[in-house]
Amino acid sequence: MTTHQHTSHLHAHDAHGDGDHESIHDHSGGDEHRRPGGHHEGRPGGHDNGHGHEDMLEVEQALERILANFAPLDAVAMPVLQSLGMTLAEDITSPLNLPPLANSAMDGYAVLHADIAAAGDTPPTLTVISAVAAGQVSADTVTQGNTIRIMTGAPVPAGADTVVPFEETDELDRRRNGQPLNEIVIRKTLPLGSNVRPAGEDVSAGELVLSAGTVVRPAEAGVMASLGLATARVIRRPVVAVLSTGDELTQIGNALQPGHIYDSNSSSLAAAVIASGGTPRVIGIARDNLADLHRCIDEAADADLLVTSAGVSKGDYDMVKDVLEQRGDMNFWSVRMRPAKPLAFGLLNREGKRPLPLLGLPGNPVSALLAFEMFGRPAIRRMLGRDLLSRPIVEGVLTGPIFNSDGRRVYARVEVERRDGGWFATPTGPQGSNILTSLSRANGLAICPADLPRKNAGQAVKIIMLDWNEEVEL
Ligand SMILES: Nc1nc2c(c(=O)[nH]1)N[C@H]1C(S)=C(S)[C@@H](COP(=O)(O)OP(=O)(O)OC[C@H]3O[C@@H](n4cnc5c(N)ncnc54)[C@H](O)[C@@H]3O)O[C@H]1N2
Ligand code: MOO
Repeated sequence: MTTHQHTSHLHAHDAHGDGDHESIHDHSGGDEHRRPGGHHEGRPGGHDNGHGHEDMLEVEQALERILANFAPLDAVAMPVLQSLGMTLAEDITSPLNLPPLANSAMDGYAVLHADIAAAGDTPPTLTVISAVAAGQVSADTVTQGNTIRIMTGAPVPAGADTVVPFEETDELDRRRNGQPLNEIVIRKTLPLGSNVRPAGEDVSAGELVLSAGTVVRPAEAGVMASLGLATARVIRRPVVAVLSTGDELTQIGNALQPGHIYDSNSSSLAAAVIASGGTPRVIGIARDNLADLHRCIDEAADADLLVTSAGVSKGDYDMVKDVLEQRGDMNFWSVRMRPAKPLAFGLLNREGKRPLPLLGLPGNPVSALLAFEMFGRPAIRRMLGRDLLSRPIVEGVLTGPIFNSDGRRVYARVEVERRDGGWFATPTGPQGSNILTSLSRANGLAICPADLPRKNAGQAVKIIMLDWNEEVEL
């Protein structure tokens, strides 16, 4: 039983922004020692002055203990396009100048500035000696009285120091009048160097362009491609095995059996893994017997994380708990949150590899997804090499009440809207831990601190933003 990393001192890191009401100090009193195989359960439903909650972990404590087991994963070479959303594992320095050669920002005429300096008073007539298009390098040199017709992006020919756009010449008139373009009148003077993009203007050879830890977005994919890089070394995506447990579950796509419900946790959790940046491996449903549980856990043997749902509370059978405890060091916690109080975390032994972290979520569909949000997503982001592990939190106003019956921090499903310069959070309906549709209507979680029995309409509230609604008026 080595996985209880007892932390006597926690950073004053108010992950969920309600530190004004709650201490994040370890309420377990610092002398918590697991009984081998024992469970850590607070008195269910007890809202008392300490003792009933003495085994309960604060959300921050549970998160800290879990995250202590995760680090950024190893680097892999990825085609640039596939590295989107991944974290660079190494600094990228440029092998070349960008642009490689000075080039023209306009379609026009490459000239010597000295020839056009007085063009405003006496427009000079220059001899057009040749033309250069993007992708070509002119063999000619621009000398006094001469010019080379040049296209946008074409390297500026030797001798030239300025480009005059077509619009500032008589080219259009000549074309209209059927005159040849062997010479051209420059009608306007421009500052020296106008419309010439110097070599290395964007990036010089040897320069640090993207540093390790940068998350690849479309712009970074473009920057890497502009340096000629076809692959990027990025931190690989964690493989997250997803396992549902329960005899009452029917796999989607099959006829629902009497007394059964469909296994929704496999789908919601695998989707949450993808949305968090991981690669899910859906194992399916483990039935409540030892052989099936062992078989399913074996299937997760090469994953970076195993996420299970159900079987972590005080049920009639403790099969899941027994199997997990046989296979490694498991902790069964009660976390002071609603929904998702029961939580398991530990390390399962596996041959020839580091132990497999297991996050055991409660079975109720909202509890499972919410506990994943609070503990699974940060673990995945840590493995992905992300620094920012938590969601943005805004301060808003409640438009309906949130109730807190038993001294746990409540994460209420709300629809967040932006109105009159402020954020407004409206509870999306029944808040039972089985009511998944109210989570589906929510884009945020409004927090009622553990020590408040309710939050009323009109009160200020902290809101975890699950999704930023891009259509809200800012
Ligand atoms: N006597 C007590 N009973 C319960 C307590 C308690 O403290 N004392 N805690 C309650 C809380 S809170 C929760 S949350 C649940 C957690 O239970 P388990 O994690 O052990 O999960 P189950 O009991 O097996 O299932 C709960 C519920 O969720 C449904 N479920 C399970 N898996 C799935 C799935 N893959 N897809 C859809 N739905 C699923 C399952 O049918 C149950 O209805 O325990 C309370 N009980
Ligand atoms: O934690 Mo349970 O999730 O209250 O239903």
